[in-house]
Amino acid sequence: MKFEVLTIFPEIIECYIKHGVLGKALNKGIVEVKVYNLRDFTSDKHKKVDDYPYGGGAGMVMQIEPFYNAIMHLKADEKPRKLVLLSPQGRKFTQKLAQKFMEESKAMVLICGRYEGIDERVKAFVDEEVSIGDYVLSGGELAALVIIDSVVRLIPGALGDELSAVEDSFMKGFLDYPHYTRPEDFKGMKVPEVLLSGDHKKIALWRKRQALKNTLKNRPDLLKNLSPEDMRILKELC
Ligand SMILES: COC(=O)c1ccnc(N)c1
Repeated sequence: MKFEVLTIFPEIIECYIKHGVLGKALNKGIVEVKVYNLRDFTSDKHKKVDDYPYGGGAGMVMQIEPFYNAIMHLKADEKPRKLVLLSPQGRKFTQKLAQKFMEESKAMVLICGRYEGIDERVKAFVDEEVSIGDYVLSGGELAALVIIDSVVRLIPGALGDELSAVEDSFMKGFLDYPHYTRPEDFKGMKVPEVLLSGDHKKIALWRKRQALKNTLKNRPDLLKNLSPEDMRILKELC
């Protein structure tokens, strides 16, 4: 899978992708990330990317020209790619959308805005607008990294052979179960006995109960299409 990121701060992306799962996936060749500086697609000597808003108002607006020039440059190879604008006005990014992107897109262009926003006419050249949550950021770069990270983790082979339970549970519609590791007793804070029992059936049931309990407490909105078994467990918790 290939990600092409349009930004005025390439170093934000380049620094993050070197580490952890993403770094390993890059080294394995499972994913490719190319970062383009929008300033390289300007036509003035000051490499200007923004200007004052028509109609007045605070702040600056990013101009369409650098985005247009960068998008046309990428499209010159005529390869299919999904163009995604990161913005607070977009549709909500979820684990399910991460899975859809991983399954459907061989290449994604992640377009990062800054300042007070970008010229509305840029949207004529994108496939969709995506938000990572109900808040405003100083730039789309963090959102681009969230999308790259969560999509890459889903690519077969990216996580080695241990697919994280987190993706699995989110895909099933509830939060993750609690995790513990050594020591067994830290200043009197003990690991739950069941996890030391070696009884895998009991452990699986305990983890499911804890996951449903966490979800009921923090994200009841996720509890929609539970299986009859999960519903039975949930009813016991209420
Ligand atoms: C400038 O971009 C943002 O503020 C942004 C992008 C994606 N999701 C958000 N919630 C905010």
